[in-house]
Amino acid sequence: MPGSNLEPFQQRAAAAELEIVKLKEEIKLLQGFSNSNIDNEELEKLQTENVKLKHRLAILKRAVESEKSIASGSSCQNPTAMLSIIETLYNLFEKAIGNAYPNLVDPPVIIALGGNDPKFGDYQCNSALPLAKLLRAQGVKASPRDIANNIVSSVKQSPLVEKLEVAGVGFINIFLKRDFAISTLATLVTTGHVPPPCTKRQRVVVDFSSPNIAKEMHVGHLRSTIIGDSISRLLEYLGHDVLRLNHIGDWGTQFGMLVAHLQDRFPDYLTVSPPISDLQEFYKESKERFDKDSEFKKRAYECVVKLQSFHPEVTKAWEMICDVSRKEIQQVYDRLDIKLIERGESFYQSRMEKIVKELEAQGYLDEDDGRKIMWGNEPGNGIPLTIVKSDGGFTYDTSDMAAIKQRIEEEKADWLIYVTDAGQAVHFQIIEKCARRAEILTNKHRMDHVGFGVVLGEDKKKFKTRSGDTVKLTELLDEGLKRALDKLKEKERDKVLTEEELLVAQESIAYGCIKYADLSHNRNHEYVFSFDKMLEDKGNTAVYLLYALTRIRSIARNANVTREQLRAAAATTSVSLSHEKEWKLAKVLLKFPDVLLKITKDLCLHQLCELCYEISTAFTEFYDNCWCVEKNQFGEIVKVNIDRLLLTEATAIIMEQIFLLLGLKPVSKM
Ligand SMILES: NC(=[NH2+])NCCC[C@H](N)C(=O)O
Repeated sequence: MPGSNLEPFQQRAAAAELEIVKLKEEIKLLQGFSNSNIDNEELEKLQTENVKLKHRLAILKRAVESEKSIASGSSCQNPTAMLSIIETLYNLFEKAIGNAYPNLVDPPVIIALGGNDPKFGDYQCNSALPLAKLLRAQGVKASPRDIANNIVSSVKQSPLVEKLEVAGVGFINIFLKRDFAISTLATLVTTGHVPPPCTKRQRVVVDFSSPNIAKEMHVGHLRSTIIGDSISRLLEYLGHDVLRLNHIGDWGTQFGMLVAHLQDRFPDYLTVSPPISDLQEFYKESKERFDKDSEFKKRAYECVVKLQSFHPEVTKAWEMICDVSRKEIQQVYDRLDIKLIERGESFYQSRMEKIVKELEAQGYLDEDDGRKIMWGNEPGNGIPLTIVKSDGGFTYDTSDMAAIKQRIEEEKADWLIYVTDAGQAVHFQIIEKCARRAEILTNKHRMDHVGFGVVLGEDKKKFKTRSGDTVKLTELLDEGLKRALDKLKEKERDKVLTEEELLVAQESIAYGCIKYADLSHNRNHEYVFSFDKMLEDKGNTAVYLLYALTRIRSIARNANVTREQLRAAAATTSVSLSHEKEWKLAKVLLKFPDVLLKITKDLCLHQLCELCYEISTAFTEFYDNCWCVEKNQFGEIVKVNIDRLLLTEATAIIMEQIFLLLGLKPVSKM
């Protein structure tokens, strides 16, 4: 509430807080009573009273929270923020149900999108049936239909709601107001962008990509990179403070043998940078020596010890090895426009030493055959973490325990997200359990493992080259570029676009289609990598959607109306929503904030791709039925319907925003 006087709110919040204290005391008193020997009838009465008081307490608490957030300004700062319809309706019906049935504790508030037939409303409230059950349990008989009617008469006026209708056995159909849609869409056109819905700002660490030095970065890491980047983009857009971390595997015993091998192969490595071009080959060579040559093996172990105590020459050799890999990885990030901070496992060396001591002192570590392990549940139940190996070394588990502590305590994270293949789900479950057990994580912290299925080739087998090797990502991107260019040439775009425009379109399509194909699939499933499929220009693909956006943008341009003119027109002309197809499109557009908020809950990005596709389909229906620009038989423009061009522009703005969140680059010509 910018500019308003906060005093009355603060006073109300203070009064409500006092009330809570009083109520708490009353509850305590009642609980005390229940232990003494008062008769059953009395007891029952007091218990019912208690339930009612608890309910009032919950309502008051919520009121205090909302007053507080208004007073501190932490709720919506932005008066033009795009409203979440589901959330707004939820609040509206929560109040109505609370008023209609004040004796029910936490009654169910169920708001859903309406079905395909607009006759049955745009949204629905389906609370009446479960409410009837709850009431029956309390000995109150009421039909769901009566309950629905009762709720309807308690719903306050809202700028969102045109009308409510009770249907069937007790569904409440909710019809949206067009004026609300008109003003929302007008704001988009005037400001030129989509103001994000309001959310509470949090510090979020997103751990993604995280390839391993000396092993090839493979398609699994590409999936993690694409999904992690898009999640970060979405959370940043919503106003969160996001730390994007690349937890690369740059530590561990294998580096001992790599360093030892480097010292042998390139004795002057301290002065001349070693010309390693293929780190995989180099890894193979050193592994072979490690397995065969016991003298070498001994030296490799010595190197590990030196590395972990930061011996300067060994550290230098290690850095050189990491650099080879880093350059290759960076190329992939640059091409895909991925930004993230490298903070590999090595960063946590001293913190691992520290946390091991702490966990041990706090009695969390158990001895097991020379290892030190930590259980997430009670001992013997499930799988434990290996915190220290029998040779005294640390493990992947140790580094993740040190990392989680660093992220919570030093980075002050509220929310931790890890994006890896689904195979690591159990690892992260145990890490979370152990971190909660050790009270590193508390109930105010959220942790999510964002898992994903394996990438398959078109033969439905694990994605590999013909010769069975891992596919090099740079080569994969090169192929994408070539295929995208072929596609553009097939459509004879090379004849229309300038060389520069063609290049921009080529890159946008190539990288866009790789990202979109990944993001548009439910991440929990395995997915088939197929250039043929992702480059199709029909259906839910990046190519189709990028084309759709350029086409939408060209409508106004071809009528000689600029974006600036549209922006100015939005102040005086209303967006046209009178035609059924216009209204249908508008309602799809208005779902944008709800889809975003849903994704912050389940972190499944394919829902955003589905919305984008739904928008483009609804747009096509609108465009086929409603003239934006009218022409005579000579093809000359006779009338420009600005009110419809405004709807066109609002559609383009939202689609563009979705592309940005998915990491796609919209192009003006294709
Ligand atoms: N904190 C983490 N464990 N992040 C994920 C690391 C992924 C690991 N380097 C891998 O390639 O599978």
